[in-house]
Amino acid sequence: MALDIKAVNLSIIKMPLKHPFTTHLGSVTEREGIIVEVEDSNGFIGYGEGVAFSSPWYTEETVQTSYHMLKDFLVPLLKKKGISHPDGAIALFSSVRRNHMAKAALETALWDLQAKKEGIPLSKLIGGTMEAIPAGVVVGNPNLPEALKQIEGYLEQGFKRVKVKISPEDDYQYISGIRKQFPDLPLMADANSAYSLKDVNRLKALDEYGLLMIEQPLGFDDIVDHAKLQAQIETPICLDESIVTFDDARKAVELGSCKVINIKIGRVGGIGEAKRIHDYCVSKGIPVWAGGMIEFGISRAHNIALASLPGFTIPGDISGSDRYWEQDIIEPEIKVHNGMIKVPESPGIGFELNRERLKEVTVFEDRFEF
Ligand SMILES: O=C(O)CCC(=O)c1ccccc1C(=O)O
Ligand SMILES: [Mg+2]
Repeated sequence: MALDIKAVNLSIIKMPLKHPFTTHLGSVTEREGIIVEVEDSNGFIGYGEGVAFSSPWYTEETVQTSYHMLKDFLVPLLKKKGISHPDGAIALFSSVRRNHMAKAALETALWDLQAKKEGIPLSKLIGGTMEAIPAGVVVGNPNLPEALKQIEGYLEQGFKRVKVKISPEDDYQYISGIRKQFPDLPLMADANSAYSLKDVNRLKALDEYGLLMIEQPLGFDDIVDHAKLQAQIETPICLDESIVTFDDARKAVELGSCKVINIKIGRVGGIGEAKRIHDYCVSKGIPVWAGGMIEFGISRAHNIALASLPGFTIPGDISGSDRYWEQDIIEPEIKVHNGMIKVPESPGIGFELNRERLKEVTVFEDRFEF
């Protein structure tokens, strides 16, 4: 039976982060996002979240370009053609090139709606098998003494893995400082494309720190140089920015550009594509983990459902609501217990919008009746 959609609601929200999140590309101090609500004729509401940033520093999309795509192309396509199941969203949106975060915002809402309609958790609908997932945290603080204190706090909370941001200006000193205090910590480093092949000796020298992996050391759209680099370093390379489609993942694995892939639902255009990449990686013995986008609770909830799939064998960038927010827009908030996050058992994503909080942080709202 087709999804009988009656309306789509889009809210642009804005919230300050508790603490700035810094990479070599700049600092995020305030987060905007788009909350999507898709309502059907039975009164079920599927929730999605657009995870593009206010400016195009991580990918080419922004909150405004995502909103434009949703309002002027994606929502009208859904209204005109309808959809029988969310796994048809990739085909429905195929006349729109890229704009993956905009597509994912709507597609994830359709998955939540479908799960609610079937009365099952989203994790079960997409093939999840885990009851709880391990939590990982990212430290975005270039000040070493402060970062050490933060890491200590996170370890007390039971986080299973810590990721830090590095660049050629700040790598050995930072990593060795962390290793001195935490010799056995499961630690990884994300470079967000700060290096080039000229830095191969620098990157080789990082091998001695026993990092779980190095994430996206080279160009944000490269898979060729990464293959050359992986052949010369011991530390496994994990790709983030350069994997935006299933075919990117296949080609990167075929070329030997990485040994691990970070899957972000927004970056790859939705849960359907994320699942395809997961299934392929499982078949090739490539571990995957769920990436983070400094997101609000809706996207975090979708990540939890995705990370319950069996190929997510490495703790991802999934922390609790309180990692970035004084108060999240969902209830209950997402909590980490002994380093684990419970996968909800109630229908859909298993979290409700906190309407009062949503209203407080909404800066713009629009509704499309079908
Ligand atoms: O959501 C988080 O906890 C942070 C994850 C993170 O590192 C990140 C946050 C925003 C944009 C890009 C990245 C990244 O993984 O490169
Ligand atoms: Mg990354």
